Amino acid sequence: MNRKPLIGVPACARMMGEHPFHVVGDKYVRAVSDGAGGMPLLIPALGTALDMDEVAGRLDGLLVTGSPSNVEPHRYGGSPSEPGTLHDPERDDTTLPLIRAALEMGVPLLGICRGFQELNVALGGTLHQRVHEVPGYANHREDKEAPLAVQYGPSHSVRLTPGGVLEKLAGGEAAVTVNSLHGQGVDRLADGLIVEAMAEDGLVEAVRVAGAPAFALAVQWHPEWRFWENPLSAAILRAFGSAAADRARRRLS
Ligand SMILES: N[C@@H](CCC(=O)NCCCC(=O)O)C(=O)O
Repeated sequence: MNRKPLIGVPACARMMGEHPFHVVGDKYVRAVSDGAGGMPLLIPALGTALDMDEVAGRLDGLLVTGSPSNVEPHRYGGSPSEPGTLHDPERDDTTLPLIRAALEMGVPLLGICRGFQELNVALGGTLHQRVHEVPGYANHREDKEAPLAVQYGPSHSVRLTPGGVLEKLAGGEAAVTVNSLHGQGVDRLADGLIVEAMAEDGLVEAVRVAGAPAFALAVQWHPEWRFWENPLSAAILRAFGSAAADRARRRLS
């Protein structure tokens, strides 16, 4: 039987009324099912209640999504956030160790936006908390008043690292235009991460994990958004799904 690879998608902790929920955006679920050809498995933000080696050991892939919340600054030695900043400690407690466990086991990994930032923090890197306030960097945030199609529409160009994974997936293109919905960004790049794309202002926009035995890529933009309309987005998800399928075949053989 040709089983679909099981791809974990960690949830965000979110209050709905007076009740706590674990939530994942629909576009990420469909990116896994339709873009990567996987079976999405939503992973609750239970943090240390989960044995991350046990969770990672059951996965064929791990997709770490975007989220409006910010990684808590104390996770990377950053200064306290501005009052009113949205955090999600339950998610941080889940994704940061799970990313490390997945990489240790060679589970294919795709990080998107917050997931890109979490990969950097999980491996010891740091973040700019308000990129737009750092001299030399542009404003990478979306206009929250604009329609979603505009928020997730083309925003700025990124240069692809020659010889990198993204350049190959982009058919040899030297640069592509991406969407941009983030106020935070990579400050100190973690050891073991290789830059795969950079914005015109020099902000790191994509990385891969050096020496990873399987697909291990993270991007600051949103390839899950209407991926079927964007050849690079579709190629990223296909490559991730193919790596997950390879692991499934090995794991179940
Ligand atoms: N909060 C972080 C990460 C931003 C992010 O992931 N935005 C997307 C949220 C909505 C979605 O999942 O599409 C930052 O501000 O840098």
